[in-house]
This record gives sequence, structure tokens and C-alpha cells, in this order.
Amino acid sequence: MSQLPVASATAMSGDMDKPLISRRLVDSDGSLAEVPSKAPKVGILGSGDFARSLATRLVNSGFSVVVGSRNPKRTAGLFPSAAHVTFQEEAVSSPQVVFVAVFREHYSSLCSLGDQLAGKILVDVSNPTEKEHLQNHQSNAEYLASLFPACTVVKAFNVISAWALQAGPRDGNRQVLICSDQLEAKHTISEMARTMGFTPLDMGSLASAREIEAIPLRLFPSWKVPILLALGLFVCFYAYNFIRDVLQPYMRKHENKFYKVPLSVVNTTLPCVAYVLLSLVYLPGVLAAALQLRRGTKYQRFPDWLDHWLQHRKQIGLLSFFFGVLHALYSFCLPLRRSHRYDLVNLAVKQVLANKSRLWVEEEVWRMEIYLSMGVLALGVLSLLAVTSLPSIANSLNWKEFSFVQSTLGFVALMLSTLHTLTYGWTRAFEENHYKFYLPPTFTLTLLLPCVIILAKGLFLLPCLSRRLTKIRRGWEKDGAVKFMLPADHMQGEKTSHV
Ligand SMILES: Cc1cc2nc3c(=O)[nH]c(=O)nc-3n(C[C@H](O)[C@H](O)[C@H](O)COP(=O)(O)OP(=O)(O)OC[C@H]3O[C@@H](n4cnc5c(N)ncnc54)[C@H](O)[C@@H]3O)c2cc1C
Ligand SMILES: NC(=O)C1=CN([C@@H]2O[C@H](COP(=O)(O)OP(=O)(O)OC[C@H]3O[C@@H](n4cnc5c(N)ncnc54)[C@H](OP(=O)(O)O)[C@@H]3O)[C@@H](O)[C@H]2O)C=CC1
Ligand code: HEM
Ligand SMILES: [Cu+2]
Ligand SMILES: [Fe+3]
Repeated sequence: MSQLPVASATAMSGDMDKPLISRRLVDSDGSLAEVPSKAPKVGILGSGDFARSLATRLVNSGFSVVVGSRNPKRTAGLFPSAAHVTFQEEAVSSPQVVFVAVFREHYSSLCSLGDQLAGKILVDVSNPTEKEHLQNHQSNAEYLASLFPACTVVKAFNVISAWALQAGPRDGNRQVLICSDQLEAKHTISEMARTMGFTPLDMGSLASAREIEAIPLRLFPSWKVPILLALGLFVCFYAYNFIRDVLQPYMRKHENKFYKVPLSVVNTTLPCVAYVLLSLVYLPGVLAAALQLRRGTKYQRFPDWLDHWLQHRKQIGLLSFFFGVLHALYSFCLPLRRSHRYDLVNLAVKQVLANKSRLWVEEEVWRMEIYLSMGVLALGVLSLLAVTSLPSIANSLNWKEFSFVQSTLGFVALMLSTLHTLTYGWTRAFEENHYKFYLPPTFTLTLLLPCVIILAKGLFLLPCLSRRLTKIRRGWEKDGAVKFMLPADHMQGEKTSHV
């Protein structure tokens, strides 16, 4: 299989910082000029969105591009002037590499080109839909290979969107996953990807194509469970608050409190979700420590559920932050509400009628000053955690700094949130008139988990426990803890996590 001399030469130099549009290719008016004829020739079948973006990127990277269309007259105007748009038969005759930017169901319509394509590299860029992926047992690339047995098929570029191709690789995903049964063809396409400014990733033989085709179908994989968890908590807390704040007054006293549905009930729900999520970030660490203490070793695998939970803490934490921010914004809106102004005026009228002049309850004033201040501090600390979770910032911190922010400051945020909630709740948990339908005030429900965590963290600080925990984490093992796994145990312990 022949190589692409010029493309490979530029790629080998590893010069990724060269301008994407080299100067010699750009006219004085900025449009793309004719490419020198010695540039390696690349064919593209199809004239759709992907074909257009690919042609632009290839031309900008110094390739000579021929596009094969069923109707070249109609589509030629959409391509850069440097790309040659012609009929399919003509387009595939000279280039050694041909991209197939056509949907799977139309692959068979290309069969008439089989003779001209023989011996060439076909690049399958297709993405199946979820339904197609489940229906077809054969990947699109393997299907293409079966239609063109005389060609070498390479799967590549499907993980790159037409948009990312057009905008340039610095915008969006840079990795191109590549697989093929033919090493040399894979190498050729890898070097092309590199020349175009992407990072090729070898995924092995064409049998991996199915796996590669499944990647763009995933939607925020590690976020699914945390988001469902947050939504579930939101629904539960909302229903609880609705019953307490709206339904109970309506059924017991025929008071219409439905105006609370859009804002007030939401703002009792949001902080509860944020607070519970935050405690769910720090609970698994405590459980893990307790488990290590009990087992007397760190060399035993945690149960799957705990392992999974430990790995989803980042997402749960960021969702907690999101709900916390919403809660803060809603809280700032509380005094803006019309209902709030009416309440104030009505209270003033009542005061006047009762001939009272000054309303000032020292305890209430202090309580509110403190709980608001704690809330702001908690959110401020949480935003530090959120900022350091950005990869660019996380990479600039060493391991100790990162774990100080995430572990220590995160725990500080949990403490501050707890103080915020306790000072907000004050004595209400013990007053009967705050129990609606025997349901306790919402904040009392949220305090359970954080209190368990804070207590446990306190316990682990006791000298006897903390010394043992430190020893365990350095590799010490209690007598009798399993040191060497027998093959049978090993098979049992093999249920690895995949997140
Ligand atoms: C806004 C926000 C953003 C977040 N962003 C991120 C993020 O970007 N990345 C991220 O990972 N998390 C993130 N989190 C989650 C959370 O902050 C971290 O997971 C944090 O490290 C948890 O602290 P921890 O003390 O509970 O757990 P850890 O410090 O992980 O310790 C938990 C337990 O693991 C065990 N353990 C720890 N170290 C060892 C060791 N060396 N050997 C053996 N066992 C050990 C111990 O049993 C320990 O008790 C975020 C949270 C929030 C709220
Ligand atoms: N758009 C994107 O972001 C991405 C797309 N892809 C993949 O690229 C491929 C093309 O996608 P896209 O460009 O978006 O799709 P379009 O529908 O925009 O383009 C498909 C092209 O296929 C050509 N074609 C050839 N034979 C036939 C036929 N028999 N019937 C209909 N059309 C035919 C047509 O060109 P003509 O009429 O000139 O022959 C048409 O323009 C797909 O496999 C897709 O999965 C992969 C990653 C991202
Ligand atoms: C700028 C930051 C914050 C402000 C201004 C703020 C303000 C408030 C206000 C005004 C209330 C009372 C709501 C009401 O009257 O219904 C409240 C309650 C509450 N806040 Fe915050 N808060 C902030 C941050 C946080 C954070 C970060 C958390 C936790 C992660 C939190 C958790 C709670 C909880 C659990 C309640 C009790 C909800 C209930 O049961 O009614 N707050 N906060
Ligand atoms: Cu998971
Ligand atoms: Fe999983």
C-alpha cells in the first residue's frame, strides 16, 4: 500500500503549532487558492455536512481533495474552491485514500465503484443511530468491508463532529479513534489525522469498530446516575414541601397558599437537595474508612456499589454546587416578591392598630444574620471546589493541594452548610405548630446524614482509630486479613467496576 509522502513528512516533524491554513494556500483576499499538484490526493464520497467540513479541513492541511457526488453541478458551490467536485467514478479513480461520507443504508449504491476502488483505503466515518446500532450485529465499517472485499477499510473520525472538523481541532474533541485490520492503512490514516491537527488513538483491529461506533451514542455517561439521583431527590422534597406549605393550610384552614408553588416551595426544595447531595459526596469516604478499619486491610476490594459511589462523587458534588447556586439566587429574590411586600404592609397595619411602635426581636435578628452569613460562606467554599474541578486548574495543583481543597475544604463546606441549616431551623424542630400533618419541618430531614458524617469524622480523629487507619493506609494488615488471594478467591474478586 503506498504512503502519502508529503502528509507523512509534515506529520513526522510533529509540528502541531503550525498555522492550520498555511500561507501559501491562501489568496490575498483570504480565499483558498489552488493546491500545488504534488499534494497527496484524497477522495471523498458524498457531499453532505460531514463531507464539506472534512474537505475544508483537508484542504487547509495541505491535501488535494476530490469530492465524488451524484450531482456535482448542484453541490460544487458549497465546497472550498480548492476542492475538485466531480462525479463519483472520476473522484475515486486517482486517490489512494477515499473517505466514505455517506450513510450506511446507501453504501450498497456505491457498489458499482468496486472495480475502481480495488486496492485502495476506504475510510468509514459513519455513526449509527441508537436503533441501527442495536439492530445491526455487524458494525458499519465491517459491513462496508464486506461490500468491498478488495479494499482495506479503516474506521476513523466518527467521534469528531462536522462542527469540530470545521472549527478546527482546537475547538472540541481532539482524539480520533482509529481501527483497521491492516497495519499500514491504519498508519496512513493516523498520520493524516495528525497532519489535520488531531491526536490519533489506535484501537486495534476492525472488530473494534462496533465499540468505536457506540461512543458517540453515549450521553454524559458518568452523569446519568447522579442526575437521576438529584431529580429524584428534587421530586421527593418538592412533594413533601408542597404537602406541608400548600396542601395542609388549604385542607385545614381553607387558606389559599398556591402562590408559593413557583418560588417559595422551590426554594425550600433546592437547598435540601443541595445539602443532601453534599452529604452524599462525603458519606462514601466515611463508609470506606469504616470498612477498612473493620477489615484491618486496604487490600480488599470495596463492594461494587461503594466503588461506584466513590467514583461518582465529582458529579454529585458539582450537582450539589449547581443546586446551591440556584438556592442562593432564589433566596435573593425572596424579598422582591409582591407577596412579601403585602405581608410587610399588613404587618405594619396590624402594628399600628395594636398601637405598637417598634418591632425588633433580638434573637430573630441574630439568627438571621448568622444563618445568611453561613450560607454565603458555604457557597463561597463550594465554589472553590467547583473551580478546582476544572481540568486546567486541577492540573496546575499538586496532589496534596487538590486533596486539601476537595477533602478538607469540602468538609468545611459541609460544616458551614450544617451551621447554616441549624441556625435557620433554630428551635422550630421542637415546636408543635411547625409540624404539619405530623410532618416535621423539612430541614430536620436533611440534617440526619451530615450529622452522621461529622460524628464519624470526629470518631476517626480519636488517637486509637486514626493511628490504625493511618497504618492501614500505609499497607499494614491485621493478622488474619487475607494477604495472598487463592485463585478461587481471585475469581470471586474479579467483578471489577467499569465506570
Ligand atoms: C463542587 C464540588 C466539586 C468536586 N469536584 C471533584 C473533582 O473534580 N474531582 C474529584 O475527585 N472529586 C470532586 N468532588 C468530590 C469530593 O470533593 C472529593 O471526592 C473529595 O476528595 C472527597 O473527600 P473525602 O475526604 O470524603 O474522600 P477521600 O479523601 O477520597 O477519602 C475517602 C476515603 O477513601 C479512602 N482513602 C483515601 N485515600 C486513600 C489512600 N491513599 N489509600 C487507601 N484508602 C484511601 C479512605 O478510606 C478515606 O476515608 C467535588 C465535590 C464538590 C462538592
Ligand atoms: N454530520 C456529522 O457531524 C457527522 C457525520 N458522520 C457520518 O458521516 C456520514 C455523512 O453524514 P452527513 O454528511 O451528516 O450526511 P448528509 O446527509 O449531509 O450527506 C450524505 C451524502 O451522501 C451522499 N450520497 C451518496 N449516495 C447516496 C444515496 N444513494 N442516497 C443519498 N445520499 C447519498 C449525498 O451526496 P451526493 O448527493 O452529492 O451524492 C449526501 O450529501 C454519515 O455516515 C454520518 O454518520 C460522522 C460524524 C459526524
Ligand atoms: C449565598 C448563599 C446562600 C444564601 C443567601 C442562603 C439563604 C437561605 C435562605 C434565605 C433560607 C431560608 C429559605 C426560606 O425561607 O424558605 C435558606 C435555607 C436553607 N439553606 Fe441556604 N443559603 C445559601 C447557601 C446554602 C448552601 C450552600 C446550602 C447547602 C448546601 C444551603 C442549605 C440550606 C438549607 C438546607 C435550608 C433549609 C431549607 C428548609 O428546610 O426550609 N444554603 N438559605
Ligand atoms: Cu456508574
Ligand atoms: Fe456502571
